[in-house]
Amino acid sequence: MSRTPFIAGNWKMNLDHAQAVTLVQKLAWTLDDTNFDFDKAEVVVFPPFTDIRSVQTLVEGDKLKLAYGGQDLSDQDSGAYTGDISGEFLNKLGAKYVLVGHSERRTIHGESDAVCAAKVQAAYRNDLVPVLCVGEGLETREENKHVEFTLEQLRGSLDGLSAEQAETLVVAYEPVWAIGTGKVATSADAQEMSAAIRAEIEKLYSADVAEKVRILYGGSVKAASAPEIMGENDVDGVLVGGASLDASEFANIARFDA
Ligand SMILES: O=C[C@H](O)COP(=O)(O)O
Repeated sequence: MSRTPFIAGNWKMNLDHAQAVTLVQKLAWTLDDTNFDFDKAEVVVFPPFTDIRSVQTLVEGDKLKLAYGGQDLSDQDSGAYTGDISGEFLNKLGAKYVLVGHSERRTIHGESDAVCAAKVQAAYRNDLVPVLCVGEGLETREENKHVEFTLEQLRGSLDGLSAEQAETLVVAYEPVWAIGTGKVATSADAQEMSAAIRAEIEKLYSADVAEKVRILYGGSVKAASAPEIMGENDVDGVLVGGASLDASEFANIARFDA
């Protein structure tokens, strides 16, 4: 595979800053113990905002090869937006990536595709790579409209994105019905949607851009299911929720090809 696999752990609203340090240390030791080759896969954690400074201190102090990012960002860079976090702040803390449009943001906080598109732009303005999340709910899947629904979300959330920006984009396909439920989409489901997303990106930009974009699958991924999912042609990584809170389970997911 020419695209570097991307193994992402989204901690959601779990772990305070002290627990974050413990988890990152354990993750780094576990990967080191197994001589994990960081050139073969990128391992990225997405802690809550209040943990990021502690994670940065540890990663920089111990020269860890782990990357980290924010779980969300404002579409604005500064100003009277109480409670929001700017991409500038994340960048200043050494964050490399930021999740945009996670289904929990889209459903709980009502984020529309237009809001996600503005956040994608805010990420690029601040030298952060967005990990744009898309995916359908159970009803849409049962109506067999999951591909058209997800591609519409993708187009809406990429509105205004240039080809140059798109080259570094990461997209995460997360069927909402498989998140935190223990129901994993089959690897064939993950491949079907990842191929459709790649084809859509080719239509919107070019074959060259589509070849570079990394596409992740997310939804109840565990160490046992990761190898089969990662074996699919168009799946370049996984976005892991619950299982990323356990250092050895997450390390084993990162070692999917061991
Ligand atoms: O961001 C991660 C996804 O929402 C998946 O979460 P999960 O692995 O707990 O199902």
